Amino acid sequence: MIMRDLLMHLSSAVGGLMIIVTLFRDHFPPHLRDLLEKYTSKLVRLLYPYIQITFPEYTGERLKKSDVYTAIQNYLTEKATTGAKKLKADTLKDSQSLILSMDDNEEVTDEFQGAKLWWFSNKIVPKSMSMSFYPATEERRFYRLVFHKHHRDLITGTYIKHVMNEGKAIALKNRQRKLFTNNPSNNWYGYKSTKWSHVVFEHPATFDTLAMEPKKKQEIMSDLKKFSEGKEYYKKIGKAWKRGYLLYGPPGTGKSTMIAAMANFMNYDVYDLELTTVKDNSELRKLLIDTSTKSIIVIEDIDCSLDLTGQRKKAKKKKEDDEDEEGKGDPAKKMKEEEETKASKVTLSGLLNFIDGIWSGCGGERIIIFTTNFIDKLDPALIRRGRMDKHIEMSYCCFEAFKVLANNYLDVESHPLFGMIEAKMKETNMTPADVAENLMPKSSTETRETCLRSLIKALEEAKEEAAKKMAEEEEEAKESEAKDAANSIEEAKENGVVANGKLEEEKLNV
Ligand SMILES: Nc1ncnc2c1ncn2[C@@H]1O[C@H](COP(=O)(O)OP(=O)(O)OP(=O)(O)O)[C@@H](O)[C@H]1O
Ligand SMILES: [Mg+2]
Repeated sequence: MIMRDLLMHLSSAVGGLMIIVTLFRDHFPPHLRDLLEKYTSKLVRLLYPYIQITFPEYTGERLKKSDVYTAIQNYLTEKATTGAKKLKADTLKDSQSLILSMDDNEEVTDEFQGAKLWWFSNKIVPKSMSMSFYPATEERRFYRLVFHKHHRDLITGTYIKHVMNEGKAIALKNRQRKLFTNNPSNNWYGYKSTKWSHVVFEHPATFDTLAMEPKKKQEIMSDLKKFSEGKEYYKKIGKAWKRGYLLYGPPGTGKSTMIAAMANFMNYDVYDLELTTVKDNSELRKLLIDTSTKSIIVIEDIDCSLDLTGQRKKAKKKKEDDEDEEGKGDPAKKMKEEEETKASKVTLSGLLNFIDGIWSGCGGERIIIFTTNFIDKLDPALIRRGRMDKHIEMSYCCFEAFKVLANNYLDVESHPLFGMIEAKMKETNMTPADVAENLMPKSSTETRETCLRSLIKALEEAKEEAAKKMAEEEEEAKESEAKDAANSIEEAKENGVVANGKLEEEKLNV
C-alpha cells in the first residue's frame, strides 16, 4: 500500500473518532467530558504520528510567488523524474531539453539522514459559482510535506534549509536568460499584461569573439568578475550593489555586441529600456523597480533619448504648423496637445534620481549600461563616476582586434598578408563592423586569401576617401577664411566711411 492510502485510512479513522467524541460530548457530564477529550487527543496523536507542513504557491494576498514554493518545485523536479508516475513536461534552454516536474495530485518520497518524508503536490479550486473572467487565477497550488514527528527537529531545522539551497542551485543551473523590452504604459494593465515583454536571450557574442585590445578586454572582464563577487564588499562600504558602464564610440565599433558579451559572461538578464516610450519619471521608476536582480539595464543612444522632450516638441510643432496651413487649427485641441507634451517626458533629473536612489532599496546586483556615439553631448552630471563608474571607449579596429575577427570569420591565426594589413590599419580608421563585413566570405568560391585581399582593398579605399575628405575640408576652411577676411575688410571700410561722414557733420554743426 502506498503511503497516501495509508494516510487516507488513518485520516478517516480519526474522522470517525471525532464524530463519536462529538456525540459523547453532548451527553456526558462536563468533568467526564474534559477527561475524555484529553484522552482522545492523546489517542489521536498516537494513531496519527505525522506532521504536515503546507507551502502555498503565493504569499501575501497572492501578490508574490513564494520563493520557497519555487525552490521546492525545482528541488522536486529532479526527484519527480525518477520517482513520480504523473509528470508535467516543459521545454527549457534553446527548446532542446525537456524538464519534467510533478503533476497535481502526485506524491514523491524523499529520504534525508535516515528520515523518510513524503511530498504531495495539489491545488485547491474554490467551489464558488461566480463566473470569473480569469478562472485560472482562482486555483491555489501548494506542496505538502509529511514526516514522522520523531524527525521534527531534523526536518524543520536542517532539511528545509537543504531543500531551499538545492532548489536555488538547480534554478541557477537551469536559468534561461531573457531579453526584456518595456511595453508602452497603456498596455500595462489588464489580464496578464506586464510592464516588460521578453524573449529568450540567445545572443552568440562572447568576450572571445569580441574584437578589442586584449588588455582592455581583460580589464573589463576582471571588473565584472570583481563586481559579481562583491556582495559583502558593497555592504561593507555602504553602497548599493550596482555598477554603471558608459560605452561610447562611433557606430559599428561593437557597443551593442559588448553588452551581449557582458550578459553572457555574467549570466544576467538584459532589460533594453526604450526611453522614448516612457511617459514620465514616475513610469520610469515603476519600470525599473520591476526589474529582477542579476540583470543588465541598457539605455542605448542616451544622447538621443534624453533630448526626448525637445524632439517631441519639434515633431508636434511641425504638426501644428501643417494644421494651420490647412486652416484647421483648433485652439482647444492645441491646448490639449500641449498638456500631453508636458506630461510626456523623462527628465535628466528623473534619470539621475533613479540611478542614485531607487536601487539602494532594491538589493540584488544590477548593472546599468548607457551607450552613446557622442560622449561630449552628454550632461557631465549623468556620466560622473559613481553613476557611470566605468567609461569604456569602443574605438576603430586595431591590429589586435583584427586578429580576433580574422580568427572568428576565417579561422586564421596568421597569414603572410597580416603584415600588410597591420601597416594599412595604422594609416586609416575602419570600424570593426566594416572589417568584419570585408572578412566574411560572400560565396563558396571565396578563400581566406581573397577575403584578406578584399579587406586590404577596402583599407586602401578608406584611406583615399579620408584623404579626399580632408583635402575638401581644408579647401572649405580656406574658402571660408578668405570669405571672412573679405567681409571684415568690407566692414572696416564701411565703418571708416561712416566715421568720416560723422566727423564732417560734427565739424559743420560746430
Ligand atoms: N568589436 C567588435 N567585435 C566583434 N564584432 C564586432 C565588433 N564591433 C562590431 N562588430 C560587428 O559589427 C556589427 C555591428 O556592431 P554593433 O551593433 O555592436 O555596433 P555599435 O557600436 O552598437 O553601433 P551603433 O552605435 O550603431 O549602435 C555587429 O553585429 C558585429 O558583428
Ligand atoms: Mg548599437
